This record gives sequence, structure tokens and C-alpha cells, in this order.
Amino acid sequence: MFRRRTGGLASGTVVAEPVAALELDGVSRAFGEGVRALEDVTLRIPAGRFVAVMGRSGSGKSTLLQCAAGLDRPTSGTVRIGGRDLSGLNEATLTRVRRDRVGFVFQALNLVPSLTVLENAGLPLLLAGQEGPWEDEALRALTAVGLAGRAGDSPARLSGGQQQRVALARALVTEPAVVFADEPTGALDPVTAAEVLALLRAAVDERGRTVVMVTHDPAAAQWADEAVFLHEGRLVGRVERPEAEHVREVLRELGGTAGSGRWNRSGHRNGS
Ligand SMILES: Nc1ncnc2c1ncn2[C@@H]1O[C@H](COP(=O)(O)OP(=O)(O)OP(=O)(O)O)[C@@H](O)[C@H]1O
Repeated sequence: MFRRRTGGLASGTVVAEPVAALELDGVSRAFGEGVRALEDVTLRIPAGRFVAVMGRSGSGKSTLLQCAAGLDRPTSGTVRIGGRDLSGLNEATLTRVRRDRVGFVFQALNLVPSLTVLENAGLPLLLAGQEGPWEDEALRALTAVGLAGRAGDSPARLSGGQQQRVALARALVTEPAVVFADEPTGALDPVTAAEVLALLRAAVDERGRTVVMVTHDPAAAQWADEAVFLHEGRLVGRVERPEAEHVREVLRELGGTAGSGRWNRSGHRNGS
């Protein structure tokens, strides 16, 4: 899908620019009078990209994810998913957009214990009242995460990492444009975390999905194409092909230099 954009070139020239998977334009979110959780965040994520959202505790990461995913409404600014502006949508339409275009993975697994692994993976299809063989699609999603053999089990019989893989299958079963993941590896040991991150990476590389993942963990950020950094609700830096040590350094600097603006938008130090 392409949107026509004018400007920059000779007047009247029209440039076809791919519509971003996710676009935030001047997004702010305040809670009550005093708390400005997000402040004028502008971010454009092309399709087929894996982005890690990082920052110190309280910097606004979860609020960003909630606003970007249409789970919360910004106080001002616009959010577009696949070019669709969420701001004017009523709750019913917003719910449909979320169902059709977005997948979610959270640290808390939110699997339904009374359903089988297969039913959990297929839950978005069941809830959407999909006609036809939802089981086939759920099984395909489970196969992609290596758990087809456990389809008939109760989630309680799976390990934490396996349960997170079911949650990932559930997030991918509708083939969403964007997968939002909030600390998806926060409760996992490093080896199991790497398995889940590899699956997210494969969803991007092999299926063309877009992944936006909040994480505290520099090792997890390494799996992303880009890390973006929040500080006190503002987007203060972006790093391409983030390496864990570099990410640690940026986080250390953000901890000590509140709002110093030393990181420009491409993740390089200002002046360097
Ligand atoms: N529902 C809410 N009501 C009031 N304040 C809120 C609410 N949600 C978030 N905040 C505040 O907004 C700010 C950003 O919170 P947010 O949860 O987005 O940060 P975070 O970077 O995800 O933190 P953490 O890494 O600790 O999860 C914090 O000051 C938080 O207290």
C-alpha cells in the first residue's frame, strides 16, 4: 500500500512512499494534572522491521506500546497502523482494527487455563467467530513455534518458555501487520528467552511481520533491527543494529543525565 506524498522535489512532483506499519505523530499521554507519561513522540516504523523500545523504569515504554496498539488513547497526537488513523475510531471499530491488524504478547502469559493449547493459540479466531477450520490455522501457528505436538495439552502442563511460545502463536495466528510485545522474555531464563526472541525474529524475516518490543534487557534488544530510547516520556535516541554493550552504555547515560539531549535521533551522540 502506498500513500502519495508531495513536497521536497520540484513543485507538483508526487512521490510514492510505502505506508508505514506504525506511525506515531506528536503523541503525548498525560495522566491527571501532573504525570506526562509520553511527550510529543514521533516515530515511523516501516513494515518488516523489529524495533526494541527501551528506557529506564517509568520512562513511558508501556504507555507508548499501549497507545501505539490502540489499547489506550493519546491525550494528543495521532497513531496510524497500516496507514489507518486510530484517533477518530469508536470503540467497536478500534476493537476490530486491533483484532485484524495487531497481535499482543505480554510478560504475563494470559493463557486461558481451561482451554487446550490449540484453543489458546486459536483464541483470536474463535473470538472473531471465524467460520471454517480455525483449528488448521491454530495448528499452523503452533507448528511455527514448535509446539504442534502439545496441541491437546492444558497450558498448565507446559514450561514457562513453552507457554510464552503458545502466547506467540496466538499473537501470530491472525497474521497481524504489527506484533506488540511487552517484556515478552522478562520471566524467562536466557536460553528460553533466546528461543522466543528467535521466533519473533523469524516472524519478521520469514513472514514480513513488524515487531515492536518493550524490553529492559540489552541482550534481548540485540535481536532487533533498531532500538529506540525513551527518557521521561520523550524519544531521545535511536540505535541501528543495537549491540548489547552499546545499549547498556546508552541506558547508563540516560540514568545519569536526565533529559540532557545528548542522544540525537539516529542514536549518535550529538556533536559526534
Ligand atoms: N494509569 C496510569 N495512571 C497514572 N500514571 C500512570 C499510569 N500509567 C502509567 N503512569 C505513569 O506514567 C509514567 C510512565 O509509565 P510506564 O508504565 O509507561 O513506564 P515504563 O517505562 O513502562 O516503566 P517500567 O519499565 O517500570 O514498566 C510513570 O510515571 C507512571 O507512573
